[in-house]
Amino acid sequence: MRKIVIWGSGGHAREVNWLCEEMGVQVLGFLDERPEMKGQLVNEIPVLGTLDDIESMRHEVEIVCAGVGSPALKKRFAYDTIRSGFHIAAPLIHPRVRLSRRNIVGQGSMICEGTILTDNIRIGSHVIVNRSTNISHDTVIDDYVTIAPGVNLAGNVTLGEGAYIGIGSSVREKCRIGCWSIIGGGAFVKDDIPDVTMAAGVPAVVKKRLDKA
Ligand SMILES: CC(=O)SCCNC(=O)CCNC(=O)[C@H](O)C(C)(C)COP(=O)(O)OP(=O)(O)OC[C@H]1O[C@@H](n2cnc3c(N)ncnc32)[C@H](O)[C@@H]1OP(=O)(O)O
Repeated sequence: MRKIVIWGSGGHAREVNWLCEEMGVQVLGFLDERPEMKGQLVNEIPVLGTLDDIESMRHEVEIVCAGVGSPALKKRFAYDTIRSGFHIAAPLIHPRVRLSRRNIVGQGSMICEGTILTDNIRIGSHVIVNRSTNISHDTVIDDYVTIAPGVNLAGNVTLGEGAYIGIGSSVREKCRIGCWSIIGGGAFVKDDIPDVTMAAGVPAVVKKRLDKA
């Protein structure tokens, strides 16, 4: 049986735990860098500490780095996890997801309940596709992207590394969302959005440049 350890112990990590329950996959614990969290129980699952604390499990567990929504934090957890010699989890895909066999989903990514992915879609590593999302043909989603619940992506959309797509937003066909950019909840994106930029509204307009890639 697969044995999973999830980075994070907050709301999204608990939702990942529920996803694992729905899939019949065993979760051994959560990882959390805050010393005060070590030894606590979250939904009856122990917070184990950090990777150093689970050294002895290195060869038996799969680590989910996408137990947090922040793309930057996912990237840091993934680097630490790989550098420490742990295995990244195979994709977690809820049984009530519809996807064609011609789609590719990368390591450490998750696809939550009620999502539909049609044809020839490529999803990178450590991507979160949250509940009830529609992803259309030929879309490309790069590593560390987070898609909040209820997002609609039309055909041939590209989401650059680390993009965050806010709850209930939609992206028109052939648009590209730049790396580490954020789309506000409820937006309709009809033009390309540059890298490291926040855009929001209907139609979405650039609101500000962000500090960090
Ligand atoms: C299971 C879960 O819970 S998953 C989590 C789901 N949650 C989400 O998807 C959250 C989405 N987040 C948002 O929409 C946020 O508003 C963000 C991240 C886009 C912006 O947050 P901040 O950086 O704090 O933006 P800030 O408050 O500085 O706003 C900047 C401007 O954008 C506007 N703005 C911010 N968000 C939106 C939005 N969703 N739609 C329209 N305008 C927006 C603000 O009104 C402001 O406009 P102004 O400059 O004309 O006054």
